[in-house]
This record gives sequence, structure tokens and C-alpha cells, in this order.
Amino acid sequence: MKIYNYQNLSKADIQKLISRNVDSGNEIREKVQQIIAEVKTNGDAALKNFALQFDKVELPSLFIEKNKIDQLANGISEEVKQAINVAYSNIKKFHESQISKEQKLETTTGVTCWRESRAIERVGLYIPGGTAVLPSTFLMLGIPAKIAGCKEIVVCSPPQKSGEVNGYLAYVAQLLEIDKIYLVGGAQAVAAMAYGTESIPKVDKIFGPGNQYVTMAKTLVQSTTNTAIDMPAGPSEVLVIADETANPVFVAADLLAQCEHGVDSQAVLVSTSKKIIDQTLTELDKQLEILPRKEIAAKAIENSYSVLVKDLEEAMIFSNENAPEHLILATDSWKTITDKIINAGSVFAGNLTPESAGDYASGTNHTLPTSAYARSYSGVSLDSFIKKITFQHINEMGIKNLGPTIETLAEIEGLQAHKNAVSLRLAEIKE
Ligand SMILES: NC(=O)c1ccc[n+]([C@@H]2O[C@H](COP(=O)([O-])OP(=O)(O)OC[C@H]3O[C@@H](n4cnc5c(N)ncnc54)[C@H](O)[C@@H]3O)[C@@H](O)[C@H]2O)c1
Ligand SMILES: N[C@H](CO)Cc1c[nH]c[nH+]1
Ligand SMILES: [Zn+2]
Repeated sequence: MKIYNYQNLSKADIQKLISRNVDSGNEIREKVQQIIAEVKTNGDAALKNFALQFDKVELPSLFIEKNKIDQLANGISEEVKQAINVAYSNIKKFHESQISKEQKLETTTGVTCWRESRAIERVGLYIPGGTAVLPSTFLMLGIPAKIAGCKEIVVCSPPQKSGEVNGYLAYVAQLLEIDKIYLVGGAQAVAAMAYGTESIPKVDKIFGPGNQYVTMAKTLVQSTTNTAIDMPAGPSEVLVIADETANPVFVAADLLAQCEHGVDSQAVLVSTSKKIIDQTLTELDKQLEILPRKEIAAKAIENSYSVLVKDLEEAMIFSNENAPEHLILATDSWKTITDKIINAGSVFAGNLTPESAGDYASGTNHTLPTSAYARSYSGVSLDSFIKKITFQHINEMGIKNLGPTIETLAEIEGLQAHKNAVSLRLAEIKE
């Protein structure tokens, strides 16, 4: 892992360092465009062909239903069920706490404005399953969708070699009372949910993380269909800010946790202490050696780097530029810097707070913006599954009070019909 000294970095160097997963040759875009076009034209048949091509599975059916889900879920151990139940309960508590009702407001006497929430009716959840199947993602997307009250929840996940999903995903489906899972992965799953096929219903919004193909597909379909997306949530990344109070063993473990997701993941260590950087790098090599996903993590470490800074303030400046998906504050002084955080998907504060807690079970959502999109996007929450509709009611006093203002503004915009809509009411009231 390369070490940079912040003092020696030019603005251009920093921009280069913080850019990640850029499809500069447009290779991913072009491939995904072809996949989308194929699904649009050939529907289910294309999905079966892609399952064969990418997942190496011949699928007699593109989905499994309740009987099969129950059978697969029954095959998992009580211990795992218990762990999933704890995660389910914490995620549910945290997302239920996001339910809110806004007050009605009288902006001018007789003019009342308010907002009401409505669930997005048809949502599509993408559960990654390429290099690792992620039942935790099913919890992270399914729980807020259920709390919001979405009417139709379409779930897609790549078929496993068995031609099914694994028992852990099936158990989560049971908990969420979801009776169907589509065995479709990658860009083709996103295309299917955006355009609809013979088997897969078109949805209003697609949620979920995925590799660069999935993320590109989401970005493309949101500009070519009326299907929205949660955010670009691509290859996992982490930035750790560590001072001399950090524990290099924990820091190395946190860096590797995101690196093991995929070869295109990235881990960044920003430290005020050269000693901590050196100790972390030594520890990184040690821990990497015994990881089952060593090859994947080692590749991701090639995309990773560390930066030596003069103090925590400088560390925060770099971190805000980077806008990481996950930001770990490996310092006992974390309380002194939280208000300086401007861009981050999710923050893990203090030396005993591993990022894995948020990945699985503390309650916060792990579906988060990557590739610096944390500058403008929030992670998934209950709000992601809800639209807020504005309402207004104007009574006689209200139209008398506000009418002349509207008439003047309509007049300066040269929109006579707008003005008439007020004037005719005012005239009627006077009569
Ligand atoms: N940002 C977040 O919130 C978040 C959360 C969890 C996971 N992730 C990320 O999700 C990703 C999951 O990736 P994954 O690959 O394991 O699973 P995935 O489900 O995203 O992708 C697997 C699918 O990709 C398609 N695919 C594979 N190779 C292809 C190729 N050469 N051309 C076209 N399509 C191809 C196949 O259809 C396959 O089914 C990881 O990068 C992980 O870091 C991100
Ligand atoms: N770290 C991932 C988000 O980038 C989420 C995840 C799922 N399972 C383990 N981790
Ligand atoms: Zn993770």
C-alpha cells in the first residue's frame, strides 16, 4: 500500500487519488448497454441466456416461490436464525424511528400547507450474489420497504450453482413475508425491473448495491425509463482516520473488511502518525495471509493507499474531499471532529466501533453511496421508500390575502390564465 504525505500532494494529485471506479474506456457502459437492449427485446429468454453465460446455471424457472423458500430456510441452523433475528430487530427499530409526521402550517391567514407521506408502490430490491451472497442486504432493503408499506416488492438475486438461492436469503424472505425471489443477477436484473419482462414486473424504483455492472445499469435505466434508483452503490470502500490512540490491529482488520468485498473495493488510511501507518501495514500483511478471500482482498489493496497528515483537522479535509462510503474515526478524540464531517455515507466513531457492525447488525443501513457520491446522496433509509406529497387548502380569507400577490407575480411572468384563476375567484367572493 503506497504512503503519501499530504503536504506534498498538489490539488491534481488529490483529485487523482480520490477518483475511483471510473469507466474511462466506456467498456462497462457499452457492455451494460448491450445487456439492457437484449433484455428489453427478448425478456425472459435473455435473462435465461445471461444466467447461463455469467452465472453458469441453466434455469428451468426464473423464480422460486413460497414452498421452495420455506424448504431452503428450514435447512439453516438455529444459531444463524438467531443472529439474523437480532440483526432484523435492530435494523427494524432504527428504521421505525425514522417514521415522522409533519405539522400543517398556515403560511398566510387562511392558507394552509402540509406534506403527507405515501409509500412508493412497486419497488425492486437487488440482492448481490456474485462473489458473496449478502442476506444482510436483503434485511437492509426489505425492512424499510415493509415499514414504508410498499405494495409490491420484487426481489432479484443471482442464481447460485444449485439454480436456487441459499437458505440464508430464503430465511430473510420468510421473515419479511416475501413469497417470491427472482433468480436474476447483474445488469440484466436491473434492466428486467426497469422495463419488465414476461415474468418480472416493472417497478417504480430500484434499490440495492452491486458490482460495477449493476451500478452502471442502475445509472443508465434511470435516465432512459421512469424507474428511479436509490443511488449509485457500487464497490465497497472505507476511509479510516487514525491518530496515535488507534489500534493498528483493529485498523488493519477494518481496511481488510471492505477489501474482501471485491477486487475493485478500496481502503484508505489517513493518519496523523507514521508509526500507526507502519504498524497497520505490517498488521495488514499478517491478517491478509490468513483470509479465505486473500486473493480478492490483495487485489483491492493494490487500489488502496495511506496518507500522512499533520493533524485530525487535515485528515478531515482529505476525508471530505474523498467522500467515502464508510468513514471510521479510529481515535479517542472522535467527538472533536464529528461536526467537521461534510461528506460520508456512514460514520463509525471510536476505536471499538467496527464498520462490520453497520454492515450487519447495529441498526443503520449498509446500502450507501460509493465513488464520492456521498457528496450528494444519503444512504438508504425509510425515506428512500417514501414520496412526500404536498397539499394546500385555501379558504375565503386566504384567497383574499394571497390572491393579489399571485396576480402580480402571474402578470410579471406574462401568464394571464394563471392570473385569471385567482381573479375569477376573488370576483366570485365579492359578489
Ligand atoms: N455500496 C454498498 O452499499 C454495497 C453494499 C454491499 C455490497 N456492495 C458491493 O456490491 C458488489 C457485489 O458484487 P458481486 O460481483 O459480488 O455481486 P453482484 O450481484 O453485484 O454481481 C453479480 C452479477 O454480475 C454479473 N457479472 C459478473 N461478471 C460480469 C461480466 N464480466 N459482464 C457482465 N456482467 C457480469 C453477473 O450477472 C452476476 O450475476 C461488491 O462490489 C460489493 O463491494 C456495495
Ligand atoms: N460493506 C458492504 C457495504 O459496502 C455491506 C456488507 C454486506 N455484507 C458485508 N458487508
Ligand atoms: Zn462489508
